[in-house]
Amino acid sequence: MTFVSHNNENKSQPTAIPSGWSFACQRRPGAERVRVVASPAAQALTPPEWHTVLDRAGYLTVPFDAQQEASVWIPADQCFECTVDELIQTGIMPPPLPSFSGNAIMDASTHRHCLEQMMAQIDKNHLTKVILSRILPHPATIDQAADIYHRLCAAYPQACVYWFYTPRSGMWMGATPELLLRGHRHDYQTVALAGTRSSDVPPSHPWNAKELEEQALVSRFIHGILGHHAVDDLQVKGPFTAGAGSISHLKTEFTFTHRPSAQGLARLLADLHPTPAVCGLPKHEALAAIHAIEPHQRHFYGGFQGETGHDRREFYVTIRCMQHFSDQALIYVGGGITRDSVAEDEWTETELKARTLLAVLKNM
Ligand SMILES: C=C(O[C@@H]1C=C(C(=O)O)C=C[C@H]1O)C(=O)O
Repeated sequence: MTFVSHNNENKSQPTAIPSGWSFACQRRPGAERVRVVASPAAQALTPPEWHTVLDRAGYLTVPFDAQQEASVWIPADQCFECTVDELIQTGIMPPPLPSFSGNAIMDASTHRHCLEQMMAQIDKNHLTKVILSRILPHPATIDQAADIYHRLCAAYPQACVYWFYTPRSGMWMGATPELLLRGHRHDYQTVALAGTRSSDVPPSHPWNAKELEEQALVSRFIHGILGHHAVDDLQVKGPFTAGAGSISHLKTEFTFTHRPSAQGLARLLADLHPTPAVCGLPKHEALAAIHAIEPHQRHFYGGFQGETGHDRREFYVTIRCMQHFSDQALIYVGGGITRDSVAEDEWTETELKARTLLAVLKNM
């Protein structure tokens, strides 16, 4: 087995990951190869500790509410890049996972009830937007995991397709269209992604006012944070229609140059996360409403995850994701609620989003 030290980003040949080690696989949008890191010693971190790992080769996964649950960093003790087929040939497999017990599954009437409570909070506490999420179970066994990952990579070439396991987080997998922050040396990029409709609607068809406003809120939030961090050469492109499997979103791209210290970069991530695309506005009030109203814990859904390293950091929002148990996968999906929301439409939106993963699980 080839080991790579923490600070050495040279990649070795694909090799089997020892049983019980933490691991993460990330296939970037449009890429052919998967980056894999693994370690026997994943570390739990609080947000003020993020900066200690951002310059070191590894993989960071942050939960939705990083104040309440630990982030986990996997150092690149073992690190390689390979095709998905080569990854499968390594026999990659998490250790036995617990069986599913609990975390509230939401039906349409509970969803409507939660939505009404969120609309009441929007009126009472002057919230502009809150994201309401739900979970749906689907049978899936652990020995199907590598095959599910393979199919997700094939079905969503333009998504970031990720798969991570740590003893603390359990096992998560997904295909996300949403970049949180990419930094290659001093060149950075982020996006405001919100507003959802079926991709059957032609891209040239105008978006309705509710979706346009929902996305504009996210854009304004990100613009404000980047201004606060005094980034240079900011360029803004959009909003434009961006496809994500069977649905489309509105997207604005922000590119800029930035030379932050690791502490500065950690502060930028902490300010961006969670964006109003997955939490709401104002951030802290929306977070409180989500904790008070949603019957489940989000854990890593709505968080972010990706590559850490000296020259390259690339984090995506953990959406279109599932949490695996021994015999079930729980799919997490949500949508933005504003005072203009209609309960049936919001439910349909979560059904559309769930199709990303169900399309793969149902074909197993
Ligand atoms: C919250 C999710 O997606 C986010 C919410 C969107 C919306 O409200 O329109 C669109 C894209 C994502 O930023 C999800 O997929 O679970």
